[in-house]
Amino acid sequence: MTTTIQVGMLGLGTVGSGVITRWPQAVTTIETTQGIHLQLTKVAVAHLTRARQVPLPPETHLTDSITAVVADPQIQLVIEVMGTLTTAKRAIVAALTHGKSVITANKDLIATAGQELIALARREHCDLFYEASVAGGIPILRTLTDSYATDTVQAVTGILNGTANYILSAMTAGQSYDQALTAAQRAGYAESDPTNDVSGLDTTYKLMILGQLAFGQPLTREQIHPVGITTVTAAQCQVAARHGWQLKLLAQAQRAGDHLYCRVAPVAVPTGQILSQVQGVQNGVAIRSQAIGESLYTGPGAGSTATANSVLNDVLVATRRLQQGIRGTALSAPARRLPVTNLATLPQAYLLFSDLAPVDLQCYAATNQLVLTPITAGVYQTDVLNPQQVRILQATEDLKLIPIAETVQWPEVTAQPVTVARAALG
Ligand SMILES: NC(=O)C1=CN([C@@H]2O[C@H](COP(=O)(O)OP(=O)(O)OC[C@H]3O[C@@H](n4cnc5c(N)ncnc54)[C@H](OP(=O)(O)O)[C@@H]3O)[C@@H](O)[C@H]2O)C=CC1
Ligand SMILES: N[C@@H](CC=O)C(=O)O
Repeated sequence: MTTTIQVGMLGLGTVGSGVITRWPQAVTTIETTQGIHLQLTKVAVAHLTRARQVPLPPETHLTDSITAVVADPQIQLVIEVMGTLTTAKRAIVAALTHGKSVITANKDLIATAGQELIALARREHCDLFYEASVAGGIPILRTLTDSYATDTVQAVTGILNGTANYILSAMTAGQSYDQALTAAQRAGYAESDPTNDVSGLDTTYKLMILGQLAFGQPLTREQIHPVGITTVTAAQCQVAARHGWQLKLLAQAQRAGDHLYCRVAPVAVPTGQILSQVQGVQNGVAIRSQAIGESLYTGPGAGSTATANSVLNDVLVATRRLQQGIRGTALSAPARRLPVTNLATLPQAYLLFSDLAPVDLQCYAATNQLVLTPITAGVYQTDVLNPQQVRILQATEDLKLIPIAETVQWPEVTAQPVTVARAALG
């Protein structure tokens, strides 16, 4: 016998439209494999009269009332793809409190209030899934929680923002920053306000979510202290590319001894390294773990269809669990909180872009005991710099430093390897 489950959705923008486009196929798959018929009965939007890109299924009612969706007793599953912090949190809390399972793509919310919402979901015996919140179309969260369950993750390095990677790739190919950002917005990659995309905050939120699942470790925005791409220029991208580096906005979290090191910043990645080849809206997540060693996951990090696919896969899992009566995944609390240090505090080499006259720079370098290898006019590779030298250089307006990947000098590790329980996706 086919059971019917009613679904409600909040938001019908880039991701919501993708969900609608892919809906018939997902419904057929779920019906065929699970004997469950999904009915999308209500979708809430902010502007009821706005023209929509996709026609809604005939049974779907469009509303501008979030409450009409999250408090509807017939709806068992709510998809939140509207974004925002306060409104979305209120809506998800209401949905969970009304006993509905929730699927969200909202990384800002999961990064900042995820643990609270997950605890609520557990108390209410509901599921809360958020695969689309990190790296758009790449199924990285479930891979981490399921496929690394018996492994120990040592390092996660990622290109996690499609917009920023699109801009850096386009600038390397000759476009201006503004042209590239406009194109990313038109393609639906950027947030409605793209500030977080380019400031590194969106990447930071995604690293916070990955950190929780990979290391069982809460990371804060302050610990990650993001540096964005707003001051990276097309000229810098192009000169770096001509001399063997791609500039990438990298998210890094790495365990060394009993410390966790993290950073979000533009990094010069040598062209031989695989993440340098991740271009445009593609994202890439490189994981190093005890058992598997190095592995890399790439795919579209933003965009309507790819992100909607992650949402719909969560719908499939949540539906199956509704049918089986298993909801409210138990989350294992972090077994241990490692001290967190920003990677920028470790000695490493940098690309130095200088607007100073060469003679002034030479004098400056001699005074501060810096070894600079010229790459081309106004561009140098530094020796490994200590944090004090970096601070001095960063205080000079005419100089820009971009760390070079894989040059970090790690502190000597004397502690025993640490095994940290990881949180399940729930
Ligand atoms: N775009 C992408 O590639 C990705 C986005 N995400 C995340 O998915 C979420 C949605 O993103 P995206 O689709 O791009 O956003 P859009 O800005 O394209 O769409 C937002 C939708 O939410 C609706 N909405 C906004 N406020 C309200 C409200 N108060 N009540 C009811 N509806 C509301 C809007 O209604 P209306 O249309 O009437 O204005 C709109 O349909 C965000 O959390 C984003 O960070 C995650 C991964 C990838
Ligand atoms: N704006 C985000 C969308 C996906 O999370 C991005 O560009 O990556």
